[in-house]
Amino acid sequence: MASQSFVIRSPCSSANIGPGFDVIGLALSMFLELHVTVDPPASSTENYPLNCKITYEGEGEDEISLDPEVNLITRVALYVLRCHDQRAFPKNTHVHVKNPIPLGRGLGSSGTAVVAGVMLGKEVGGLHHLTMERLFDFILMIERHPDNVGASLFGGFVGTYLKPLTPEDTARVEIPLSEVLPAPQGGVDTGDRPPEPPVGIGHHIKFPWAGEIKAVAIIPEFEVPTAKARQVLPAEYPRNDVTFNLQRIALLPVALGQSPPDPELIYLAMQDKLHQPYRQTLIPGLTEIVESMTPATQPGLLGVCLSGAGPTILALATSNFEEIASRIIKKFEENKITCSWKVLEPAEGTTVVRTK
Ligand SMILES: Nc1ncnc2c1ncn2[C@@H]1O[C@H](COP(=O)(O)OP(=O)(O)OP(=O)(O)O)[C@@H](O)[C@H]1O
Ligand SMILES: N[C@@H](CCO)C(=O)O
Repeated sequence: MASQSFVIRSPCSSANIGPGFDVIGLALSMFLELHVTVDPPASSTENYPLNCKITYEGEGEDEISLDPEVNLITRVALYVLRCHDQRAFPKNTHVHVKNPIPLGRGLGSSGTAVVAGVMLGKEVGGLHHLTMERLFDFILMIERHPDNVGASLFGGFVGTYLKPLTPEDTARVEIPLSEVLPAPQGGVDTGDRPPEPPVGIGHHIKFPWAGEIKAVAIIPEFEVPTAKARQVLPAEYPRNDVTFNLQRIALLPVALGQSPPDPELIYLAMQDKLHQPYRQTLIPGLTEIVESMTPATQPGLLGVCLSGAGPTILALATSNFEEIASRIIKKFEENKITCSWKVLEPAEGTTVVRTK
């Protein structure tokens, strides 16, 4: 095999955008990059576990494992490889990770890592027959809500949905994650073939986005693991709350695609009763922050919501970004929480650029 090098670039994402719980995702302009080289043994004879060396810089560099059996990105790549009877990475694979996406903050860091990992498996394995749609199936075997990963893979502002599956395929999707991504075996290959995803699990549709709308992300310094933020949600909802969200989700994609944007319509369309009120217990001051400003009291503002499972707050706006961020940061400070902030824009999906 000839040596090769390439860069995988995958955007972060914000899920839900208010009422679109587990449905709507927005890819944003902060990118996880994997700089990959594969050098066949003729030029190097170093031995790494599963043939893969990982180096890492950026968010999480003190905590993310560099063991390819443990690291989420390479574990996912191995899942794709093993579904295609490749037991390890090609000899002398080096993956250098550059990650600016803060972990556990509601900007889809895990979804982005899974998307980049699936693409890594495809590229190093030479699995050129895997289309973006098929990669989505592999991704959904790992991250089971499609909103973040749909945005990171396909880019832009998306609605995502899952196809009803046959009982046999449903059983395959419901296989515990630990069997899809087997626990590390200390470098010993058990030879097990992981369960392949059914075909066509997930789908997406792209919505228009008015060019003047930017996303101001206010990022608190503490983490909220998504699993924990899902545990606080009820199993059943009052009918009125469901209707409230349905009315808003019918408006949201239209409202955010219209130019010039209508602030009153967008503000209304970004309200939610299915997840944000319950997550208040994990994010001090959440309800007050979301309700603290309206387009009438803050020029430039269109709407405010929790980003994904939080704790990041996403304010959509056309101007006065710094003022909007400062007002939200001040609210967090009342609860002794410090924050950073960024202005982000909708981004393209995952790309691979070959450098050799
Ligand atoms: N670049 C990365 N490399 C390896 N593992 C990662 C990377 N990014 C995220 N992870 C894993 O994902 C975990 C965070 O996932 P979690 O779902 O809790 O938060 P999130 O994806 O940032 O938030 P949300 O899903 O609400 O947008 C990290 O603790 C880490 O285990
Ligand atoms: N829709 C998911 C996104 C998590 O990233 C949730 O809100 O739990």
